[in-house]
Amino acid sequence: MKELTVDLGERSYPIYIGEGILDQIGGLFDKHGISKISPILLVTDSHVAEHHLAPIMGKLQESGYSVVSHIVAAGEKSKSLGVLEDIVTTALQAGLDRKSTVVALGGGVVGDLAGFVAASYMRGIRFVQIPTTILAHDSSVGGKVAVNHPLAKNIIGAFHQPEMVLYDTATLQSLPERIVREGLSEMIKHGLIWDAEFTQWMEDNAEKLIALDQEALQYGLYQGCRVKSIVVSQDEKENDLRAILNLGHTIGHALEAVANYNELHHGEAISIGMVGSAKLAMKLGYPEHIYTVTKRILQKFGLPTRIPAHLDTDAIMSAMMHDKKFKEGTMVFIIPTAIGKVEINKNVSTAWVRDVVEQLKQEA
Ligand SMILES: NC(=O)c1ccc[n+]([C@@H]2O[C@H](COP(=O)([O-])OP(=O)(O)OC[C@H]3O[C@@H](n4cnc5c(N)ncnc54)[C@H](O)[C@@H]3O)[C@@H](O)[C@H]2O)c1
Ligand SMILES: O=C(O)C(=O)C[C@@H](O)[C@H](O)[C@H](O)COP(=O)(O)O
Ligand SMILES: [Zn+2]
Repeated sequence: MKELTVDLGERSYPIYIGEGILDQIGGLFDKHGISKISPILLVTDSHVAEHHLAPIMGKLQESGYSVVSHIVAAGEKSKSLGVLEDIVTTALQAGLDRKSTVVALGGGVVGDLAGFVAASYMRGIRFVQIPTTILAHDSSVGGKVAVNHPLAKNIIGAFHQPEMVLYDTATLQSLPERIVREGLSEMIKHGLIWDAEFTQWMEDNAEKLIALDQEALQYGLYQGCRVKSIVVSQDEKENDLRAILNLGHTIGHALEAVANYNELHHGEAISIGMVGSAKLAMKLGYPEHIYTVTKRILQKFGLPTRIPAHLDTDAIMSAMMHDKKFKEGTMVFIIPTAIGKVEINKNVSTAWVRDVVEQLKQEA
């Protein structure tokens, strides 16, 4: 089992990564002082429940924990206030109190949603992340929890750090290939913002990663979590540096909202957004090879690099105005300045962004 620490003073926590580590869930919960008296609420989605819920419930019960589960419909649409209210109803009916823990078993949707339940229930209770997608190496670390509004992604949320992240890479074997690929998009992002060597390693190991080779997967997840932890440890609440984790997200989030949260998966939208950021970099005078390499890697992973032509440019532009980096009338973009390096740039004009959106609709 590999272990990393998200270093946040009294809110520090470990990320455990390994194949089969959920067999030790009872012991790990004991080690972290999860209450055996107050009920645990385990939130998951319909797909994950089918594959992974029963064994985890069984292990926790065997170890003396009292657990209730709440299963939401799989998919981004469950990140909503309506579903949040349903989960709180289950929590109240099950008698969760301030010593209870919420467990998020699933991908980023379940992690963000259950995390926001934990952040808001009785003004905040403990929670544990059990990520089951590759993308969730990103979402389970760092404490951003939220639900969506029809007009804007992640607009109702909080910062609420988990007690621990239990990443059992055996759970990833049941992932559909499209979800494997979209998850790798955020891993590529971690390379592009921080680590040129890791980016090259990903390109060289694309086939192994897509085939879910355990050794490659564990190394990739470890490196992705490492980058995320370093950044979050330096700027937990996104006052400055943490914004770099948003590479590709200003365009990406707008695409998800305009596509009604069902046509593009998050990692796919971010893939297109990262190509857009590389195009903006060229407009700012940075070398073309950043764009060429970014696009080449994303395409090697079978990720989309063009905006579906039917998505309306005006709607995309207006959705971008809800970006949380947009403050005091200034658009802020994360711009790659080299492979493995980015800057937080306030000098990108709306006209350039519109031009890039139009270009991305024609992209090969
Ligand atoms: N909080 C953060 O820092 C952060 C970071 C990145 C992304 N996100 C959010 O994460 C979400 C995307 O996460 P995601 O891509 O994991 O999506 P997801 O949670 O919807 O999972 C994708 C699909 O895979 C299925 N699935 C999950 N695990 C499975 C498994 N082991 N076997 C079979 N099927 C499985 C799910 O049911 C779903 O259909 C977005 O809402 C995004 O905004 C948050
Ligand atoms: O953790 C962060 O910070 C990120 O930006 C990670 C992103 O991959 C993630 O999609 C995050 O939810 C976006 O945050 P938001 O503040 O733009 O909603
Ligand atoms: Zn993201």
